[in-house]
Amino acid sequence: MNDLNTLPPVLRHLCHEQPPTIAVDDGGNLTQNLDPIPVVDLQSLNHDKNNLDEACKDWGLFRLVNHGIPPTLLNQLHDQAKQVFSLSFESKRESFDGSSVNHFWGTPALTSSGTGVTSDHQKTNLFEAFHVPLAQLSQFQPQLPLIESFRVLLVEYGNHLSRIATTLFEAMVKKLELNLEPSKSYLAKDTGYVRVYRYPHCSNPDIGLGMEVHTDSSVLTILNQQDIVSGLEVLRDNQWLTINPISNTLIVNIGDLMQALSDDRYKSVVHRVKVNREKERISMGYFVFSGDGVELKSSKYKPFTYDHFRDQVQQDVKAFGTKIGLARFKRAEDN
Ligand SMILES: O=C(O)CCC(=O)C(=O)O
Ligand SMILES: [Fe+2]
Repeated sequence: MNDLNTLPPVLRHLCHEQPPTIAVDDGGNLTQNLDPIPVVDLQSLNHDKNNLDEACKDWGLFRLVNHGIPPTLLNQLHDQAKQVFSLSFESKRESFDGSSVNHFWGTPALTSSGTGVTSDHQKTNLFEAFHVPLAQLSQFQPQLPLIESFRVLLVEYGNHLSRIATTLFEAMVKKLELNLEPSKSYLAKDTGYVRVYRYPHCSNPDIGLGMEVHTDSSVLTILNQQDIVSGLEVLRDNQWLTINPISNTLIVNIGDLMQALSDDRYKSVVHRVKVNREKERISMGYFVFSGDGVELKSSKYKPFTYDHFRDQVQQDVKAFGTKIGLARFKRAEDN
């Protein structure tokens, strides 16, 4: 049950929605048990037979196993995230107000100062979340013991994520034979942030999306779906495919910056999140970007920095209600 007073006011209507009278085909279910997505083993990236390169080219996403994050840490993170979300809305507002962690909802686009980017054209995304810049987590001093112990877990989790992202990125750069300038940081540890999401359930799945259709602006995204509740879908051959939660595995997405760096050989995968009819869903995404002022050069796109890219995304969300993304930076000869 979504507890009304724990939800941001704009999401409280979800609790009162009646199920539609006509059964809805919610796609994805047919493929539920097949799970065709490629699996990459972090421990054997250097073996010839590992399919990292094919997965990034063909899917833009894979399931990562043998990642070295202890299952107990993943379970504790999930349990504590659930408890933090179960606090009353007011107490969450108070606990994070003025801190480096942002409590936000309804729109995935945030400015660098943490305010939501909204537009008259945009539909509310049906989630509540915490935006956690990992480099600033040590300065966050929560009053509530529950939030303090969650912070400690996030610090430990963040160290694992940055290790995994670096290992994967280095393997990708090798496979792509990219000549990156060694003095520049194309995957900057201090840009990494985690977003902890709660998607309330709603008996009427026609009400809207948990998160709108999009690609990630990151170099890489690492998603943790420790919860058994599904919701994430990727667009593949014009069909939405459910990415099943399988405990102790992670989902890695190629983001827009990696697509540009790879000259479009790797694909920034199109995805969305559906709301579940019966249960709320908790997920956590780690997003990592290139360093401040580092220009990404490629044959397909005009050179741009991540700051420039993010500003453009925000302008587009304000003006059109949606991100346009890499298409904005395409070189003229490729249009
Ligand atoms: O919650 C999820 O499964 C995905 C979230 C997502 O796509 C995002 O934050 O960009
Ligand atoms: Fe995403």
